[in-house]
Amino acid sequence: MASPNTTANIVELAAQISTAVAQLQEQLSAQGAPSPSFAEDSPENFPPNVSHLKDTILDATANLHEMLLDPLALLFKFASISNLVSIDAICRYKIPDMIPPGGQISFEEIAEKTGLQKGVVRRFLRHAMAMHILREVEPEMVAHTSISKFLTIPYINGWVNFESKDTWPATTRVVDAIQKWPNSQEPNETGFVLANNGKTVQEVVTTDPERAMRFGTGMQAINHVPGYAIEKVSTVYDWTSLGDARIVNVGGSRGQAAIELAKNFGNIKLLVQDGAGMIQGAESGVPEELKGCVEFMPHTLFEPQTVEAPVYFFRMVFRGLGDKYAVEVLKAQIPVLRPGVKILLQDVVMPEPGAIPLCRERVARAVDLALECFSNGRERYLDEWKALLAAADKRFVLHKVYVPKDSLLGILEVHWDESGAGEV
Ligand SMILES: C[S@@+](CC[C@H](N)C(=O)[O-])C[C@H]1O[C@@H](n2cnc3c(N)ncnc32)[C@H](O)[C@@H]1O
Repeated sequence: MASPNTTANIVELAAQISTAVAQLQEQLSAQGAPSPSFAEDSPENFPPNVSHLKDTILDATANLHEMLLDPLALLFKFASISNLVSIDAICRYKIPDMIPPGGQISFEEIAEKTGLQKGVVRRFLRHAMAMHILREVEPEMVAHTSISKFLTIPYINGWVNFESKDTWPATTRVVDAIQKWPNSQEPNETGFVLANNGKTVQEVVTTDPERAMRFGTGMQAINHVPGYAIEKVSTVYDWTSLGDARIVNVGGSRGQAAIELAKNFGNIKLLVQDGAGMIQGAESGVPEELKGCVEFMPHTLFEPQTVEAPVYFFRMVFRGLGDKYAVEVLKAQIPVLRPGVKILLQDVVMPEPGAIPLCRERVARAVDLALECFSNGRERYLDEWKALLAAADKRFVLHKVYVPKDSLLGILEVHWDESGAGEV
C-alpha cells in the first residue's frame, strides 16, 4: 500500500497547506496560543487539539518540498550526515548556554570561551543557523532560536552527546553488521558491536559509568516524543479496571513507570524487576508516601518468573529483543501464569505504510532501525506480535490493543487463556 499523500500534485498540496494553515491559525488565535515561530520563547508544543492540523501541514509541506527537489538534492537532504557535526559542536562546547536569554553574543566571544578560532566558530554556527538552530541577528552576533534554547536543557544537550558519540558511529555499521551476520537476532551481532570493539550495549553500560550516564540521559529525551512521556503511562490503559491488583513490572528499570502508576492509582501495588545493577539503590527514588506500593526485586528477563501475580507489565522491553529472545522472555513467565492473568505489553504496533501521518511514520521507522542497530531488536506489526505470542505458547491470547491518539506507544493486553480460545 503506497502512502496516499504521494498521489497529490503540487497544486493540491498547496491547497491542503493553505486550508490547514488557516484552520490552525484560527484555532490558535481562539485559544490565545502564539503562532509558531523560531522566536526563542516560542512554546515547544502546540495545544493538543490541533495535532491533526499540524500533521496535515507537516506532511503536505514535506511532500511538496521533496517533490520539488532533484533526486540528488533529495538524497543529500536525507543522507546529510554533516548536520550532526555542527549540532555536536555547538552542544559539546555548550554554546547555547553562553547566550543570555533574550540577548546576544559575538563569534569573537564564543571563540574566546571555547578556545576555538573565530573562523571555526563561524563555520559551525552558520551551518547550524541554516537549520534554524541559532540566528545571526546582526553581522557576527548570535542569538537564540527556540531550537537553540531547547538545547540548553541539560539532558537534551546530553542526548545530542549520546547521538554523536554512541548512536552515530554504531549507525554507520548497521549494514556492515547485516552483511556480516545476515538475519541475526543476536545482541552481539549489531552495528553497535562493530563500532565498539565487540562490546554489546549491555557490556558497555555495565562497565563504563560515563557511557552508562550518556545512555541514561539519552533515554530521558524520549520523554519529549509524543506519547512517550512517563506521565502518559497512566492514560494509555484503564488501570482502575484491574482493581486492587498486584502488578509485576518486568524490566521496569528504576521504577519510573511504576512510581507514576502508584501515584495515580492508590489501590495497585507494583513490584519492579530488573537486573541487580539497574535496581541498586532505586528504592531511594520512591517518594515516601509510595513506599510499600513500589518495591524492587533483582530478576533477569530470561529467568523463570517466580512471583505469582494477576498482572505482568512490560514497558518497552520487547522492542529491544529479537524474536528468538522475546519468545524466551514470554516462556519464562509461564511457570506462574494462571487462567485470567493479564500480560500488558506497552510497545509499538508498527503501522502499515500510509496508515498514519508521514511525519510520525518517519519517526517510527527511524526508531525501528535504531533498535536494529543497538540490539537486533525491532518494532513489530500486529501480525508479528500475534506470531510472537503463538510461538511462545498458544495460551498467550491477544485480547485487545490500545493505541492512544497521537502516539504509537500502545498497550497490547494479552490474557493467559488455557482454553486457547483465540483473540477477541
Ligand atoms: C528500554 S528499557 C525500558 C525500561 C522501562 N521499562 C521503561 O519503560 O522506562 C529496557 C529495560 O529492560 C531491562 N533489561 C534488558 N535486558 C534485561 C535482562 N536480561 N534482565 C533484566 N532486565 C533487562 C533493562 O535494564 C531496561 O531497564
